Amino acid sequence: MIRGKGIYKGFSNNEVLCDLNINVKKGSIYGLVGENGCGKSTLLKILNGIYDCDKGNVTCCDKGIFESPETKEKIFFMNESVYNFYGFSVKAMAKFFSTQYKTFSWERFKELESVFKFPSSKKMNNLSKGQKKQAMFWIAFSLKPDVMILDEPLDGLDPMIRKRIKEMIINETADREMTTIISSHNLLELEDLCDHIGIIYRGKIIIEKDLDDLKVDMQKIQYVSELEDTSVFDDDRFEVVKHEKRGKVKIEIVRGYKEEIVDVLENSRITFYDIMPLTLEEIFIAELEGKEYEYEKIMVR
Ligand SMILES: Nc1ncnc2c1ncn2[C@@H]1O[C@H](COP(=O)(O)OP(=O)(O)OP(=O)(O)O)[C@@H](O)[C@H]1O
Repeated sequence: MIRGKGIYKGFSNNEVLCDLNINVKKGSIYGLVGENGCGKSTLLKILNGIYDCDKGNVTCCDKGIFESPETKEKIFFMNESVYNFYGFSVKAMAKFFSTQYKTFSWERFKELESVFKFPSSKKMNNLSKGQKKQAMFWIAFSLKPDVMILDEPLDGLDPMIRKRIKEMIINETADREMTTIISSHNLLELEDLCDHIGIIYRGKIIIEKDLDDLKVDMQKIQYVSELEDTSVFDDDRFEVVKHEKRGKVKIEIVRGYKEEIVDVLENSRITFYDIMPLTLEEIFIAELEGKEYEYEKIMVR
């Protein structure tokens, strides 16, 4: 659905994105993660056609985005610019967006009054920070876009409305195959919502995978072993990406397939083991710490 190939983007002498590739499938909910300043917002602005890239190719349904107003009309983008609609009431904002998007539905806007519990006559500057974001979601769900691009959208919203908005995204995905790209630092939240994850590091997407596949080749294990300091996975077939010791218990995150790992555990002198679920946060930290380590090794040579 949305494809970016060989994207380069910089500001003055600061090269932010460098030969970045991204592939977002129709009907998926794609979580974009990465450290502060790694270029998530810049990429989202390129995918929405606000920025053109310096080099590379970005398409939505095989049509260029930056140069195509019809393609831009399929995409709704939400970031902190909600604060630009200062003197507008929610209804006036809806009127503005209804002129920009043919798909805008006033019927849907009316239905959503029961979700967003403030009148549409309220002016944006009289709403709280969280309510301003809610007003933008009210508009977003009324205009039924093919693609929603959301830059840290759930921060500052209360738990009830966050849950409701996540349900609405999931329903729109199931009902009409809406595609969503969402950036956030709240990995727990993304884990609940997304089916695909892209990790940006040093200008590139270093990992782009189905969330379940991301967990297939990495395992978290706790075990009690007679070996004092060495890991039972001290073997070329595996990479121990995290090692922690609590008394006699070792907790390790190991890159490798579950069957091979169980085989090692079953055939080692250990008194107990347990394979535990990995969180997205643990995978993210393990992958990025590994990359930092590789990078430092290159830099000190
Ligand atoms: N309009 C701009 N002019 C100059 N530099 C910019 C501009 N926008 C972004 N940058 C720079 O590009 C880099 C990436 O910024 P970006 O906002 O895309 O990162 P981010 O991953 O979204 O960060 P965060 O997680 O902190 O929100 C930063 O070094 C930032 O200073």
